[in-house]
Amino acid sequence: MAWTAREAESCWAQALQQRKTAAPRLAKAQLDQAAYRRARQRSPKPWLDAVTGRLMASSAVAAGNAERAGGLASIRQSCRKRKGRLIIRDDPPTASRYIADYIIERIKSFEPTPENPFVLGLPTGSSPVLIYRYLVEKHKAGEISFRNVVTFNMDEYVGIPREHPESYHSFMYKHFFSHVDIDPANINILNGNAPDLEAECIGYEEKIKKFGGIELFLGGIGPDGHIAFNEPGSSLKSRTRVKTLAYDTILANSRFFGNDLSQVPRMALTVGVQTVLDAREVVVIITGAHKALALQKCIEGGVNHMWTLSSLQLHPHPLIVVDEDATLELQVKTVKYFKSIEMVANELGFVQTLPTAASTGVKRSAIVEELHSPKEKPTNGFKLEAPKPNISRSVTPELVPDRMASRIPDDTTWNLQGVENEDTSFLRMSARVAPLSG
Ligand SMILES: O=P(O)(O)OC[C@H]1O[C@](O)(CO)[C@@H](O)[C@@H]1O
Repeated sequence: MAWTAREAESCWAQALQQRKTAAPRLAKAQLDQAAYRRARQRSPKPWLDAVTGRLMASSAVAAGNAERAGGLASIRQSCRKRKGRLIIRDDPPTASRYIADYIIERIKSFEPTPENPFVLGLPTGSSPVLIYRYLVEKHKAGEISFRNVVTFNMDEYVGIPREHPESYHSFMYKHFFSHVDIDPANINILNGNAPDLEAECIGYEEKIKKFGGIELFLGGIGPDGHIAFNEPGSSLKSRTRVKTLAYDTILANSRFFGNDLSQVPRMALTVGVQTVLDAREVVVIITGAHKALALQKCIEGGVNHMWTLSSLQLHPHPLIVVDEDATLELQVKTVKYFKSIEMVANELGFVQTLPTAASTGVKRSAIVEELHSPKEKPTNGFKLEAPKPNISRSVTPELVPDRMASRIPDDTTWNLQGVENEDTSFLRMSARVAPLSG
């Protein structure tokens, strides 16, 4: 996440270049310079150094150089270039709203078409529920369409029917897909009952590549810092595969299965850490004190496969949005620093700037490199299959692609009024873990 002196210098060089070429922007920049000077007086460099050390200092050097060279327009440009952002909001509703607004802005500015859709990676879990609600609300208000959006979900349990209320298929239709105008053909969710699970995973990676990669991957994390189902110890180079769930995750998810550990699937299909890192932008929501340690490890610790979210430090454009509770284990100076970034950006008018194609990488029409996943089947004839689901009722037919809207009556009140006060704690991971007896 930090800028090196070399990067700051190259930023200056770029600003100098921009000065030559961006005369019209310069006029606007000059107007903004007074505001910028005021902001700098309020945030003198020694204070920044004390709080944040090299990162902010080098940003300040870059900013100062850019100011000399070309004015605020150049600074704005530079600040968009590369950054890891931590946005802190008071509570889950405001954190969720921030992300929903951000996703909407990204989709709109992308101007997707059927030929060039916006490719969005999506999570399940309780953390994104409010984000989906806000997206649905905005859709119903006519502010955003998902018609030209293609989605890839992060994961799915192995061995439970898709129609099971706790399958991630059911989750996604219940909370999102049934309420928006997405084309069912554009929805991609791993099939945890595929006859050949490895082939399913390889096919998923290939499909992502066919769509030119994921533009924005939204993610949630487990209390142990896992992203998607990349449990502690997962390879940071991993791709979509079958994963055995950690005991902590089974314990946490047992709440959805009547607190019966034996009912929680023991395996899942999940995108890999590298699949997430390949996305041009990664946005993660983390809320609640029970995830504070994970956030601390991932932000203040080193890159570590025991806290797989920490791999985001290697991503050029991550955005982590948290509530105050999730910051409880962070150092005060870390919290102050990230808040100061937003404050300064706010004052200078480049808060929530969208990344440029140059910073996230340009979408390719299709990525054609061969995957490194083995295509040859093992010669011992072993094939990884989902265990047959143990269901006493008749087998549910295959899902037929439809808008799914008919499955949930439209009178479902997606009115979000009062949702900020709604008690969503029952949905939270912490609430899923039974209290220790005695
Ligand atoms: O948001 P919650 O309910 O804490 O759940 C997070 C879980 O959901 C997941 O996103 C599973 O897809 C995991 O990252 C994590 O296990």
